[in-house]
Amino acid sequence: AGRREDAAGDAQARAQVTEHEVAGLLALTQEVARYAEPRAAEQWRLRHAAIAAALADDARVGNSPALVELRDVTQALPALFTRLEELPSNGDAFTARRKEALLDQLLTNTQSMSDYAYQWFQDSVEQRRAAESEFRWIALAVPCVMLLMLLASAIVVLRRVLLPMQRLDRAAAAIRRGDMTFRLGNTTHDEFGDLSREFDAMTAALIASDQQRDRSEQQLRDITDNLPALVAYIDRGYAYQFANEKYREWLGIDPFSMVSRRVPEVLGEDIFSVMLGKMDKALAGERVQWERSVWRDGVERHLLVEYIPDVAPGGTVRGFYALSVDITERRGAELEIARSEQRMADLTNAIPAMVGYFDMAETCLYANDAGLRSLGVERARIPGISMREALGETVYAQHEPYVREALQGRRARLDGKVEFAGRAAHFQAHMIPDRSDADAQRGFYLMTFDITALKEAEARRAKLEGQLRAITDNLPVAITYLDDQQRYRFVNRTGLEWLCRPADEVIGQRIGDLLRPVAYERRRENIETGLTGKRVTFEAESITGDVTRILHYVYIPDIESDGRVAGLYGLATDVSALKNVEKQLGLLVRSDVLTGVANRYSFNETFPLALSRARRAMSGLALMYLDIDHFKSINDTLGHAAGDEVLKAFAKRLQQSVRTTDTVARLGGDEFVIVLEGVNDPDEPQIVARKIVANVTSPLTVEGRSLTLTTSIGIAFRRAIVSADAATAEAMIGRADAALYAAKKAGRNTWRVMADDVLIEEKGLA
Ligand SMILES: Nc1nc2c(ncn2[C@@H]2O[C@H](COP(=O)(O)OP(=O)(O)OP(=O)(O)O)[C@@H](O)[C@H]2O)c(=O)[nH]1
Repeated sequence: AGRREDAAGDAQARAQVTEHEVAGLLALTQEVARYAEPRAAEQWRLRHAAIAAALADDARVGNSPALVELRDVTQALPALFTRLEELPSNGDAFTARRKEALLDQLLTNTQSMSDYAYQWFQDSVEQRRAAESEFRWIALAVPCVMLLMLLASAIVVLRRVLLPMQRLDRAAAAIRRGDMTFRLGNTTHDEFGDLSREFDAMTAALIASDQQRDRSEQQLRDITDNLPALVAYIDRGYAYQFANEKYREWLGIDPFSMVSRRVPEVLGEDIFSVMLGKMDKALAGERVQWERSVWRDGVERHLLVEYIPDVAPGGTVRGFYALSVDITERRGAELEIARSEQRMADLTNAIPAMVGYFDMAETCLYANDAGLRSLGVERARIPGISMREALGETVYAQHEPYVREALQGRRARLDGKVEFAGRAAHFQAHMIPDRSDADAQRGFYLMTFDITALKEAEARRAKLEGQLRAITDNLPVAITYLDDQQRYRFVNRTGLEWLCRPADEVIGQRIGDLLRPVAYERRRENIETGLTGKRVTFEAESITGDVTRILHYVYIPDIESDGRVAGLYGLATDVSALKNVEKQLGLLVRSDVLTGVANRYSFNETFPLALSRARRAMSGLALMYLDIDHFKSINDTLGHAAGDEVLKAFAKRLQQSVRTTDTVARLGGDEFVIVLEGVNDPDEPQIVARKIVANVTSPLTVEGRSLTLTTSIGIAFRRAIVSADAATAEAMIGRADAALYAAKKAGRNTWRVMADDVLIEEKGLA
């Protein structure tokens, strides 16, 4: 319609132009008719040609009836004009009339052209109006139609698209809610029908997939819940997507409540700030391991945490798996191993030895500080350096046979010597095989002691011991050492001589097995006392063969620094000679020089002892006091020397008159006492007195002269001895003296008894 309207407009414009041109042609025609000028004719022809050319194009000017007429008239006009021009200008009347007629015809025809042009213009105006009207109508109708079409489309869309879309939306919402049972159920055979079926199939697949996922998750849970580890999955937003049951067990956190919650929410900001850097590393695709500790049941537990990135096929990290394994026990064991290794290092470093451990290939796996120092090996080379390399060829050659022993599971000991810093160094190397529990040989320990100092000390000690032994062997003292088991560990030469045995029969033997039982018994108590740590001094008799010795023993306990008695040193000195001298001196001190019987000093010693014995035995006791009658006259007549002889003879007769157990003592001058023990009746001493009196009176020859001696005897008798003190002794002596006085008074050569303060006369023996 638009194009038509444009064409109508265009035609109208052309018609108007043509009308104007035709009007011009009419004016020219009139001018030609009036003036018959060639220039006017020329112009007429030019204008006519232009009009004809303009009308020739149908496409541009159209094909209205007026135009057809106009075109016809226009085409016929040049012939008429030519005929007019062909007529002579100053012809006859016929010609003039013909010319006039032709002019009229030309004018008429030109007028017709003008009319037709006008008509064409009018027609074109009309056509244009009609085209405009059509265009306007169409312009109105098209939106209406389009609106209607839109409306119709909307209805169709509503019916076919929106309602299914709404159902689809509801279905999607249901799925979002987790309701997978919603079905679209659209059976139409169109796109929505296909979509619905696809959708329903998809939800069914989702349900199946969900069930599969639930089964997988359950399986995952079953596995992870039974793992001795915290297992979780954390997404890029630091939110848990999965956590196993151990979170509840170990940390008291419900694993289901953790899902979709962020780490700081679950574990707290503090630990999150620690974890963040590590989580970011895991999210950058790096596998991360770290340790942290948690408190569980009031006990600190160590966890080894590992983040394993979850990398999508495209390479992006979707999240990471977090595994936390309780390594408290392992850590404890590791610590214990580390501690025991440290202890071993401390221990091996503390002992004054080079300690090393070698495997079956003789590769050093461990060496203590002293070992490294002495070999001049850097610690960085352990483990790895071979024994040959560490020791050097010369020293290794010494070790090699022993190493072979150790590698075959036998202990080996090497006492070796090396030149070190220009002097001989002694060492003792112990190779101790290392067996596993399964009894497989794994290697061996090498423990090397620098025994140079020990060797030197040993040499010094041996020298010193030699010197000491030379001294002790030449001492007249038996020197022994008994250990705590009473075994001889050292005996000097004198000791061996007294034992009458060689050293190899003595050393290591128990003293109880070597001595006679009696001799051992005498020493046993002292040895035992010595072994309790007390110094003991005693004397004992020692009989070797036919030699009897009195030995003075000193046992000196050997007390170690911890107070333990390791044994005792015994020093035995032969005091036999001394004892003899002592005995002689004792005899001298206690015996009367002239007569050889006990003297007053001895009597004073022995009498109280006799009293004690009587008291203990609850027996009686008698003390005789004797005096030679008229001894002064013997001295006076025969001289003092003869008097001495008489005293000797008298003493001898007294001793012969009593038992050897009865003590005869000279108190001084011609006064003697005799102590009779075990007498319970006053008659018993009288029997002895009678015998004495009888013996004394036997004839005696002194210096060629025969003498008859008599004696007077005073006897003190006590049936019961109550107290055995000096006063009692004095009292007894006093009573005996009183009884002697009574005997003297009674005429001498007799006796009197003072029995328990009662003086008893001699019983008819005088
Ligand atoms: N030969 C000698 N005479 C001694 C010794 N000690 C003392 N006498 C003497 O012995 C005498 C002792 O005498 P008395 O006992 O007093 O008197 P007695 O003559 O024995 O008279 P009665 O005892 O009364 O019978 C004194 O003359 C002393 O000098 C001695 O060791 N040797």
